Amino acid sequence: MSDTPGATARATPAEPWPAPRAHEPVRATVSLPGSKSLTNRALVLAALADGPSVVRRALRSRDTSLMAAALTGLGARVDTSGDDWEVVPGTLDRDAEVDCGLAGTVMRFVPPVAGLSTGAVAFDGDPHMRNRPVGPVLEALRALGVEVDDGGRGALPFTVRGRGAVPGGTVVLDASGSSQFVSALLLAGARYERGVDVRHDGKPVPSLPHIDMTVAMLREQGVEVDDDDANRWAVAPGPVAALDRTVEPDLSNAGPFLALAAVSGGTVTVRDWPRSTTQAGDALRDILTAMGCRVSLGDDGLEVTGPDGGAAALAGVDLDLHDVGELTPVVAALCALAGSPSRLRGVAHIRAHETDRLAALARELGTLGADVTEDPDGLDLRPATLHGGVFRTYADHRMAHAGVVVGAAVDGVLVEDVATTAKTFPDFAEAWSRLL
Ligand SMILES: O=C(O)C1=C[C@@H](OP(=O)(O)O)[C@@H](O)[C@H](O)C1
Ligand SMILES: C=C(OP(=O)(O)O)C(=O)O
Repeated sequence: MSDTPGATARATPAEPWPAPRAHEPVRATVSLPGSKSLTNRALVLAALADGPSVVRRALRSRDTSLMAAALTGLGARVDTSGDDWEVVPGTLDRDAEVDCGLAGTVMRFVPPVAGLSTGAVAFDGDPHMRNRPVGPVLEALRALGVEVDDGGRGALPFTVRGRGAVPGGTVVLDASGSSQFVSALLLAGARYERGVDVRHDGKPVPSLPHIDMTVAMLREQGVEVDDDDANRWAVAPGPVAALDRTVEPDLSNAGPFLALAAVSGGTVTVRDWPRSTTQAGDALRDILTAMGCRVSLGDDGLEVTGPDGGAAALAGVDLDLHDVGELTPVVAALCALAGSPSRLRGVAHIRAHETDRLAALARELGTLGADVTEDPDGLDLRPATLHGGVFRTYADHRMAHAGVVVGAAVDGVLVEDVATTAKTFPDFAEAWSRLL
């Protein structure tokens, strides 16, 4: 599956990248690319909508290119040539191959759309993607009336054989592994004959703000969603109105840039930070405040000023990151540099993200001299003097973010495969270097 646009972004990794060091307090204002989560939801909804849509300031990255390619393969027309992507829904009537790359949103959100097709849609992805969980979505689709052939694996590769319509109805699943299981069914559910009524049964669902994002975006397109009860989301059958939406900057990807202010004792402003948002990254405001930064949201954007004295003047934190697990790598990097101990909790599920993030963070921060212990559901970090060395990234964009944050504060950090950041941020290394 190397003929999709996204696949070309995963060339052979180059030499480890010498992460630029912040010798002075960094003072900068940055404009960041759009949100992956908002872009990929908008593309799915647009492909299911009742007319042509435009997704303005769409994120152009590996994950979103893969989503555009997947929906095109199914029969939609997605024009990604400009900054504003145009989507024309089409008849979903052809056999297709979907490359999920390492994008959870493609592997989980596209199969429920494929269920509406009359074609056989075959899914596969990067080698590690075969380890990431998707079984509960496939089981749920079967319960809702869709044929899925996964060879009993509950994982990639699998084929969805739709019949052009999905009966839908009530389904019970365990979404403790990923909120994306729920979002996936809700996004396509309005187009099912009886809609979809999703009930979660299991340990708490992580990343709930991402389900709130799904619900909010469905409602904006006129879809009726009942989320009054905990662990239950019901989508009524009906049309999805065409979209004209501008994508907010990716607030989770703002993490390393704001962290640069924190570790250098400087000031970084991220332009166009929304006053109100469903993005999980908005939690960075509280997290950085708790670590001793000054944070203010104004007309120019979000301004963060790190404490005088830089990284060692940061306060350690005791945080439950269950709702915002994708922030863990950058927060862990800050905690490794902080002047007092930290405990990060509630994120066992991020072991199934792009890599086992808890193991990877413990190993790589530890290699650079951090005093870190891996817990079943988090990390314990105590103050230590870090040193240079190679920080491995395991094809995980957010591991690269953690590596460059440490590298800004410590001499001689080399980040392996910094190009992996292309998953959600085009030209990250260039944008980062411009500030240092
Ligand atoms: O729906 C989404 O856009 C996402 C949901 C979350 O996944 P999990 O619930 O698997 O943590 C998040 O971590 C991921 O980066 C994006
Ligand atoms: C978990 C993440 O991605 P995905 O959408 O592939 O699950 C992430 O971006 O941190």
